[in-house]
Amino acid sequence: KKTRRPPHEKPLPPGSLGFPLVGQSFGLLRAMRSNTGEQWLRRRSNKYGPISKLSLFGRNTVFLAGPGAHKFVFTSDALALQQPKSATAIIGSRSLLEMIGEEHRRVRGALMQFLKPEVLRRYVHPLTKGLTFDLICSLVLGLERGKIREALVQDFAEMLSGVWAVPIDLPFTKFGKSLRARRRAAQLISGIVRQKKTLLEQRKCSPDQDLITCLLGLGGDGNSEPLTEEEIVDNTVLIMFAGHDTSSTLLTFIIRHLANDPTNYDLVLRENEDIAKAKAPSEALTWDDVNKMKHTWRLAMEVLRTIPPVFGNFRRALKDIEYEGYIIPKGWQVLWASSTTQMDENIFKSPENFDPSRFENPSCIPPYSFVAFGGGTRICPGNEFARIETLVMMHYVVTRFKWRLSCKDNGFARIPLPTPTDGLPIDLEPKN
Ligand code: HEM
Repeated sequence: KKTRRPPHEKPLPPGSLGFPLVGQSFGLLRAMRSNTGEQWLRRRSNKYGPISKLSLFGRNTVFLAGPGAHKFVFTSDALALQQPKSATAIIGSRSLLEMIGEEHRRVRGALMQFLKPEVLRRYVHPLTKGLTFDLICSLVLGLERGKIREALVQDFAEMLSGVWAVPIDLPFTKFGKSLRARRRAAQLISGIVRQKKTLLEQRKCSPDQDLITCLLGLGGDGNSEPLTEEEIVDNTVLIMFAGHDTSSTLLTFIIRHLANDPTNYDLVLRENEDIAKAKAPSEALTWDDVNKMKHTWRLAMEVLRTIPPVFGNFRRALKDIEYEGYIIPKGWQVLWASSTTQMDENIFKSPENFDPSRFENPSCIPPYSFVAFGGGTRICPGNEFARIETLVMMHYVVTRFKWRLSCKDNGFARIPLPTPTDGLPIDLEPKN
């Protein structure tokens, strides 16, 4: 429906809203599945410029491209995070993603408290024990390997597959299956929250034991209310959700890249062998060791630049906003996408070339251009966690194994995270 605006007001951005309801959703989703989402967006900016309107997932949307746009999206108070309806139903309506202002700052503060480097230091050794889901399970729930953890792995995989799906809740739809998985996972987590609450009341565990005890200890001090059980469950689901698939995607694509890039493989191997040589065979890595892995992290950053796990995300305009000569009406959603700066040749020279040395001098990278972890008030609070788990994992992978890809198809689709077409089978051989 066309909105008439008074003549003195700025115009809406250029572009078409497409067909009612579906708009351009299928076009974008199809492009993401065939891994051409980036080109799809580039065609839009070539046609309409860096600000254009379209309709995605049933909502009027403004797509913004470039570092200035990223700065605006990441810092403006007039924008709230906007999740597709399917994602809110699956992650929960009381997670940090749904909060704004003071409430967002408070709950984010509690999560950051838990993810800060001093706390992470304690986990460098356990980090070596398992893969990302195991890690997040131990950290967030204090849950070791076993039946409950296995059930959760399945449920989270099913939940993820419905996050960017058409939100129709029927027994056979992707979304319906995801919602049922969400209910099972939430029930399991609620049980764990209640157990921990009792243990805390009996002083049999400490508030800084894991994320749940940390959230249970928040508020109730006269200044602020304690979090409700729903808020604790939804934020636990969020952290487990945001914290394992993103990192495992990064690790997957590092392993895929190193298999085909002997020069960078040798640099990474040498750096990690030097660290390993200075230690006894079973001695755990220290914080200092992790900070020595400079080339390994630059390589991971270049993987994050070229194949960002998070394609982009949405905001919602809380009021009419004037931006760069256009109006973004209240209630419209705003889309930002990492490729608009990370693959821009004016910012990253020859952006198609894989070159970790771009990150040797971070001050040469203009602000709001490398945005794999977002920016501003909602910058990923797990970025340090992701850095450490990636480096620790890569250290053991390169020093202890050799591998080569055993698949012909090296392609991937975005559903919505980058997913190798054949699951990326590799031949893995222990060294010595
Ligand atoms: C390579 C790994 C990761 C990548 C690429 C990544 C990327 C991102 C990005 C781009 C955002 C911002 C979204 C936006 O502004 O629209 C974000 C937010 C978030 N991430 Fe991560 N992330 C990673 C790992 C993690 C980990 C390990 C955790 C937790 C342990 C985590 C927890 C979160 C949370 C809770 C938010 C929401 C913050 C807020 O709204 O204030 N992420 N992440």
